[in-house]
Amino acid sequence: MSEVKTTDVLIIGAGAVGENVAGRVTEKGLSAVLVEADLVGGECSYWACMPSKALLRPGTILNAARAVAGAREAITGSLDPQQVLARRTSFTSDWDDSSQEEWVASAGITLDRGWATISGEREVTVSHKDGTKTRYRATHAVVLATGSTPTVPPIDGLADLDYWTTREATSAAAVPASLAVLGGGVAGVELAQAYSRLGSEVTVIARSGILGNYPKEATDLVLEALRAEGITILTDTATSAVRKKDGMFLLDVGDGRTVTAERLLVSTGRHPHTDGLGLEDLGLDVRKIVSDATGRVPDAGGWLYAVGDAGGRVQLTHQGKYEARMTGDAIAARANGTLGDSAEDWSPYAATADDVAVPQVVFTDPEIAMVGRTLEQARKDGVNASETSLPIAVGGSALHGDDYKGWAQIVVDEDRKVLVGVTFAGPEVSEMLHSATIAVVGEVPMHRLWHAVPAYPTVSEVWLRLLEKYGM
Ligand SMILES: Cc1cc2nc3c(=O)[nH]c(=O)nc-3n(C[C@H](O)[C@H](O)[C@H](O)COP(=O)(O)OP(=O)(O)OC[C@H]3O[C@@H](n4cnc5c(N)ncnc54)[C@H](O)[C@@H]3O)c2cc1C
Ligand SMILES: NC(=O)c1ccc[n+]([C@@H]2O[C@H](COP(=O)([O-])OP(=O)(O)OC[C@H]3O[C@@H](n4cnc5c(N)ncnc54)[C@H](O)[C@@H]3O)[C@@H](O)[C@H]2O)c1
Repeated sequence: MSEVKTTDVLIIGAGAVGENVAGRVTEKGLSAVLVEADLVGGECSYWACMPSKALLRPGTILNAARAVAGAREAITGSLDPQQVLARRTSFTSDWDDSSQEEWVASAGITLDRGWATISGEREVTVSHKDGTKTRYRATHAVVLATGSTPTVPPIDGLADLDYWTTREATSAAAVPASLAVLGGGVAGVELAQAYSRLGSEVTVIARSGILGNYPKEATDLVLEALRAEGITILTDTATSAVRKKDGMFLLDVGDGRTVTAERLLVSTGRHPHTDGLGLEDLGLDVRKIVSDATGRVPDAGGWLYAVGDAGGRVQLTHQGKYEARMTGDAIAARANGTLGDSAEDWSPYAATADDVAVPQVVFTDPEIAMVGRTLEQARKDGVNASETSLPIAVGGSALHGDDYKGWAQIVVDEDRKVLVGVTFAGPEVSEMLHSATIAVVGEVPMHRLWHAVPAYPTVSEVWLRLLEKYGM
């Protein structure tokens, strides 16, 4: 390792977020080096969003057909697990990233495959598998887009066992006869339903409730559906120890009970992947990094950025890619002197929606789709908030499925008379979410929203019912 290579921007991590930062700064005329130690495309493409949704979709569509008389009678078989796994595999391109590598090259980005560490101010060293190292100096910015890693609880015996994380669960070659899922967050609940529908006997062990960030009426619909399908869900249940006997996992839970399963999925949250990068040497507390709205890491000299899961703000692909667009543009604007230290809210350089308008979907069947704040979050933020909610029961929902069960809620800032949060729960409600996101981000006044007429007969007519109930 002798010469130091120079680039305008160096991005560590070629997940969806790192790729987008690199693409954005390159489009603005800056040079970019993208460093990746594993697959270009990151977690979402190979071990998270895409394969998990591919595992869920066949069960959802089959259930949707079963919900409609006339179609129901045509269904004489059940899911074919091998075909479902094969379709999942095709969505991951069989864990081959050559097409993503081609995109990186076509965008004019330099890819360096290796493990990056920060070796000084604006300086990054990449260690390659063949033992060689390359040193870079970034003129304008170093961007951490290193993602997140699973947070594994300190449960007696767990660390020594061959449990699944979401990586193994999304890439499995076979469906286990039984699966215990530790953690009732969105990853655990989605994968619990996917595997249950593929034939596993599934037990979810949740320390408190399930899907704790969503309104209870919405999570109750999901809980009811999962239990009706035969998934055992133990809520308010602590796990004290785990061991293996005769190839089976034995989990000591709650009141002296033991849960037995062929596989154990630990999905108890994730934390930013910021340790082991040399950040400690810059005096940064790696577990506490939260970037600002432009993606810049506070108190780090102005050249260090962290975005996506690594940025400590939101752990969702679409939001990380949004941050990437803002950060890429902010870096380019700072490089040409048109942006100073801070950026105005809602400007092209500030990821303001991270704070007030994050859309998120739980892709179970039924789904939960939520944007912005719940009533509790809004009130905690000091908003004079009201809520209006009702079951989804309109012509469109009745047509969508016999016995359609859904729930919807709007949260309104009563001082400004604008929406600050919307939640839908029910079969395939995710496709309605963007209408709510636009209303929240656009701060559309309630009196104007009254003129947004939902087409008949669609499930969207629930908007009309909500506004009527609100008092319009
Ligand atoms: C099971 C599951 C399902 C999910 N489903 C959804 C969903 O449906 N929708 C959604 O919006 N979000 C979903 N998410 C969240 C989503 O996967 C993440 O928010 C997203 O992948 C974050 O992207 P990222 O680019 O920040 O990080 P990553 O995709 O993790 O990319 C980081 C990259 O950095 C590389 N890297 C790290 N350190 C170094 C280093 N020192 N040197 C070189 N390379 C390095 C890694 O190898 C990796 O490729 C899901 C998550 C899980 C676990
Ligand atoms: N559809 C989607 O967009 C989607 C799907 C999956 C994951 N994700 C993202 O990935 C991230 C990780 O997902 P996740 O579900 O692992 O995290 P999470 O933080 O959403 O949920 C983790 C859950 O595990 C519980 N838990 C923690 N320790 C436990 C213990 N010892 N025993 C039992 N339960 C315990 C927590 O109380 C929490 O309910 C999330 O931030 C999420 O946004 C998104």
